[in-house]
Amino acid sequence: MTDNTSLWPAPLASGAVDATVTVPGSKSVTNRGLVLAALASEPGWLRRPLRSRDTLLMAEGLRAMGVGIEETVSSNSASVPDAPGGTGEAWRVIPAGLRGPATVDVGNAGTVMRFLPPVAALADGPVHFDGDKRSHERPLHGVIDALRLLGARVDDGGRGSLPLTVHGGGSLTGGPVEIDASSSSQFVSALLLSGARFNQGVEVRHTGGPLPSMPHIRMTVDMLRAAGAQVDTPESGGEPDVWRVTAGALLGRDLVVEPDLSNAQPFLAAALVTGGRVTVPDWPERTTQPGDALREIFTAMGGRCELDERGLTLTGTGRIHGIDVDLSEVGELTPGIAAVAALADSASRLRGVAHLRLHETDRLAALTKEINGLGGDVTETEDGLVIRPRPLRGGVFHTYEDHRLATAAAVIGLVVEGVEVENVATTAKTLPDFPDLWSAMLGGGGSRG
Ligand SMILES: O=C(O)C1=C[C@@H](OP(=O)(O)O)[C@@H](O)[C@H](O)C1
Ligand SMILES: C=C(OP(=O)(O)O)C(=O)O
Repeated sequence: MTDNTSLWPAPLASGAVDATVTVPGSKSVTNRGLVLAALASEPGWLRRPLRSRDTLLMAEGLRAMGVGIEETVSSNSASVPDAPGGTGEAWRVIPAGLRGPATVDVGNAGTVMRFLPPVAALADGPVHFDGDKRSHERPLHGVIDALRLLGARVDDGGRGSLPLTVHGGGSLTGGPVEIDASSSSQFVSALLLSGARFNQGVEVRHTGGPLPSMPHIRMTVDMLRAAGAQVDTPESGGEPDVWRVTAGALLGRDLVVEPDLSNAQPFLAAALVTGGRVTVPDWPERTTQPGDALREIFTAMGGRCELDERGLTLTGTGRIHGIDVDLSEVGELTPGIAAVAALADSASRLRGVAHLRLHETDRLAALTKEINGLGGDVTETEDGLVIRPRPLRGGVFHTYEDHRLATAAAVIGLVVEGVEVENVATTAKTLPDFPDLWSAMLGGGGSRG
């Protein structure tokens, strides 16, 4: 059991940080890779997968439905080929007839609670889903309603949320469906990821307010295409807000998972707020990850970014500027940007992120309360935050079981003495090694060389 009340004294930087930090694999790529590999018609590999609470829950959920997932540390043996660039962890995924009865623990992973019910609809028996208390409050109606319209039987006790049981019938009719995905892009991704395995494929039409996190939908589409699926999108000449996946077999892939660019954020922010320099190796030249937007955002906030063969290097200039920015496409970056904004030389306005109220915690309320608790001046707006920097003081920063609240607090703690982060272990959701990576960055363990 995690001790939710333990306090981690956030280390104060003794000067400008100068480090190279190797960031583990992307949560979003790993969990899509697992689902697509499980639905493929042949075995596949995931190399350098993220090993964290969210991805282990995804693997366990798929295993519960009969999928084989072997976790190996690669060697030079022929049976476990090396990941490019050296040895590393590799997961072998062996698809199988999906089965029920099964039970899936979703924890508080949006990807697991949304991506797996459509997979379960293909199983040959009931699959029960439940998770952390917070998972009961996160929106799931888009997936539940869509699955019913596509031919599945879902028993959610009329709640429109977890816990629920999908009564898999071995196959799903599929076809066209309309959903309101304004509360989470993951509704769209979830239906598309399994759509190639529905008898009639799937056509998802979003009706409703603006759709958040578009890069994550592009990630879904790119990964489906790489697995051989035919996908029609608004960008490929289709109608706005309509995505179509044609029924067909998916290929087993050999996928190397990119570093998690959203988890790179606190380390890059460390360079920015201490006027130092941090390099993140293996930063992809092209990617659908929203974290790539940090190059632009942190440049506007005063950093200098250079992408070359060493990776992405962010150099702080000693000055941090406020920013007025719409973060609807990259909502998961908001806590880290808010932390930097609280230390800037001018006010910031973060817009387009009302849906963050339904993330791991109500992130807008939590950031407001905790930064203000250190003496800050943050106000919530209808769709975001206004942050007016003020001198901050030490104190306890509560994290509400939200990994990104914990890493945001660590960034503030670099330059504000006496910040204590409650339950830093909650970073295990996507970055279990965070405290060690952070100390290594500061202590020379992550230094250049
Ligand atoms: O599909 C994904 O991998 C994700 C989509 C986004 O969800 P929302 O659209 O619900 O914000 C993002 O915030 C989340 O961290 C990961
Ligand atoms: C919103 C997030 O996660 P989830 O996949 O649980 O939605 C996140 O990681 O910032």
